[in-house]
Amino acid sequence: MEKAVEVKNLKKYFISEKKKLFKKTEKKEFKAVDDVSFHINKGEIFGLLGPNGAGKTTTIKMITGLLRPTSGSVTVMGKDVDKNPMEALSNIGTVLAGDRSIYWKLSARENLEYFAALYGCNKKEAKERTQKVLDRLGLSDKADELVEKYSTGMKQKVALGKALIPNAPVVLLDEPTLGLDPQAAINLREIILEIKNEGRTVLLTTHYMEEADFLSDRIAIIDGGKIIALDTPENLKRKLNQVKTLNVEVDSSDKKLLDEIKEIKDIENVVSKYDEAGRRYILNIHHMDGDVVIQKIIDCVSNNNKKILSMNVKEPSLEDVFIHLTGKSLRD
Ligand SMILES: Nc1ncnc2c1ncn2[C@@H]1O[C@H](COP(=O)(O)OP(=O)(O)OP(=O)(O)O)[C@@H](O)[C@H]1O
Repeated sequence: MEKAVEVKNLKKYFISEKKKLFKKTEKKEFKAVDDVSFHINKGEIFGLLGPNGAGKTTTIKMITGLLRPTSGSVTVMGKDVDKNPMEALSNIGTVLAGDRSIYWKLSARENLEYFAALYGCNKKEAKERTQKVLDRLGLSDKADELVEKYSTGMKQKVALGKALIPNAPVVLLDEPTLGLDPQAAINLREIILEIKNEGRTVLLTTHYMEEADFLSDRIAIIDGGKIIALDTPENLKRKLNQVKTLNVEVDSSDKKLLDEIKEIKDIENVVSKYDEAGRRYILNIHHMDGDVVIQKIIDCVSNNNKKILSMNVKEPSLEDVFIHLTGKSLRD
């Protein structure tokens, strides 16, 4: 299969300096991206999934040439981003998370025509491309209204439009649905699938499990600057199948309870989440097969003077894969 993007041993280390009273400045190295390698096949949607601070945006910035890697290489459609930036980057359209480059005092049409001009289109071509993108995004009706009057979802569509204007074979989307209401997020995901159906390649970063699961052909899970798993969503979930996932709802939870559950033989991981609506705690427990384990969990909860409100065995989700691999919940 042909590769649209290839990332090899990519590293980005940031150096921070701390001034110490009467002492020399202390330098500290922070590994934001730490030896990351992956490739994206032509025509696939590749999801880069990870919690806040995992290194997703830093990776995207290195792919788009906005940030120079400490070491490692990136090629886009066979061209090296460092050695051959013009050719490599002409193949990419990008939306960065919280993109501020959309002008709110201009209309969507004016914004997109402006970006088309920046990409070297003449006036006629800029108008044509803009109209095409506006139609595709369902923005044509309000194309001449100022962006400041748009909803968040519509503003995000204009940002996506900016990534589509270059008509590039590779589209990088950094948290494209962040902050959108559920319906607007669904609409945007449909558009992302359409982009794929045109034969384009999409790299998507997200910290929404369902989004990565729904859209991606393959997913890389990144945590602490390292890729800890990379596979199709189905295979990632299949790998978890020998481990059972149990959700136990309890009326209260604390560190002592979690520590004691973790001590039970055959327990792999426990994560506790507070369900505000139901005013209860949900313990997400991964364990190896066996009824004895369940009985021990029940005993442990009751010995801690807490009450079990419900218990159910779950099909593994991508979130379970993440908890299993990292020992923490994605939204921690
Ligand atoms: N210019 C910088 N200087 C120092 N540290 C930085 C810099 N840019 C990013 N970092 C750090 O690198 C780590 C990775 O950041 P990055 O923005 O890539 O994460 P992310 O996975 O995109 O997270 P989020 O979902 O919160 O955007 C973070 O801990 C961040 O604080």
